[in-house]
Amino acid sequence: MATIRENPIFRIVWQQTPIQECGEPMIDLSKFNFVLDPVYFKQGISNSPVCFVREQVAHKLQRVQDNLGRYRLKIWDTWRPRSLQAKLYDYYRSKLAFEHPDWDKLRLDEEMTIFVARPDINLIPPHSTGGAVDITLVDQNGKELDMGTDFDHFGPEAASLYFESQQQERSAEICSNRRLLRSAMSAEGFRFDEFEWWHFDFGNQCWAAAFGYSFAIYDEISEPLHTSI
Ligand SMILES: C[C@@H](N)C(=O)N[C@H](C)C(=O)O
Ligand SMILES: [Zn+2]
Repeated sequence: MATIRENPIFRIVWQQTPIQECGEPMIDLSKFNFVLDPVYFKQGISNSPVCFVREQVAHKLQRVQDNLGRYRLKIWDTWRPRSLQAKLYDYYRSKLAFEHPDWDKLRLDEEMTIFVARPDINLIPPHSTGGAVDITLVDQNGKELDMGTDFDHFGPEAASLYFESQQQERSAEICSNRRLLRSAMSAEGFRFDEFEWWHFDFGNQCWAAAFGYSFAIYDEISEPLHTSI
């Protein structure tokens, strides 16, 4: 796997972006007609299959899906408590260490920083706000569109614009599918992630920093207690 570099300035900026929590409740996505595929629950990493997001995020996703017409959104992951973020971080760190026995601690840390938000106490993982989603598109038969990599493929090919500069046989189709997802999500105000084509943010610090807003509207939520229907 070739190393790709995260812009360290952006990382510092988003992590320091102020938050003015708007108090929006969480909502269970099973009340909508998305295709739910809670991957981390199926893998035994999470102990809950329920997909929670902030209310506005859910309605935005609904509009994205409505506007897509013949495609539906498949949702792999949404809100994560910090404890799950920590489990996920450890799981992937061990996996990367096993696959790359030649990598030292520094290299492992660098690669991990790109693909999984650190669960450190002084950072707020984007998914822990209810404002981040990991998604893809499926056709009428429930078949996933070709996005060039699997979910959580931690390599350069996962970068949102990677295939824009490739001349492979499938590149044009992959670019078109990724563009469709990105433009549909952008139209609803989501921020796409540079390194993971499946990850989108709304309302959290990444979103605010990327769009130059002076504050984020979603803080960390430890339990989705105040849910809405
Ligand atoms: C682990 C992956 N699906 C993901 O969501 N990564 C981002 C960077 C995150 O952990 O917030
Ligand atoms: Zn994500």
